[in-house]
Amino acid sequence: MSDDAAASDGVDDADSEAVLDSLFATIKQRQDELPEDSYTASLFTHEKGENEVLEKLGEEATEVILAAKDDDLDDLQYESADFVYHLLVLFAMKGLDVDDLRDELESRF
Ligand SMILES: N=c1c2ncn([C@@H]3O[C@H](COP(=O)(O)OP(=O)(O)OP(=O)(O)O)[C@@H](O)[C@H]3O)c2ncn1[C@@H]1O[C@H](COP(=O)(O)O)[C@@H](O)[C@H]1O
Repeated sequence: MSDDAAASDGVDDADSEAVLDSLFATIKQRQDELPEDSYTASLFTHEKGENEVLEKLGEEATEVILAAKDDDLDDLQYESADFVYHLLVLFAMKGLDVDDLRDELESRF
């Protein structure tokens, strides 16, 4: 999504440090508004619901592992982003927030 598109959706422009917040805000917006042309919204309306997202997480985790085993760093980066995106969709489905993930990580410092 371009910055212009994010802004027009009511999501603030994100600097690199705020990208997870911006992505999570967009996911929550898709969950609330369910636009027809949105893959994210389709995950919230899919008949398999949460299981669809859990399957995706399994697939993406496998792809992350295969990319790492192949030392394919471009693919590792790409598949990791797919995994993190689907993890944030799962957080939204479960009523968790990206701040909960941040808090958990910070508690381990
Ligand atoms: N970050 C993502 C994002 N990451 C992954 N995906 C989708 O997740 C799906 C992944 O499925 P697959 O692994 O099967 O990938 P594939 O490309 O179809 O197939 P492979 O070649 O990987 O096997 C693809 O449809 C991707 O487009 C994402 N879809 C949306 N977003 C972001 O979510 C926000 C809302 O976007 P909409 O969903 O368009 O509303 C925007 O900020 C988007 O950038």
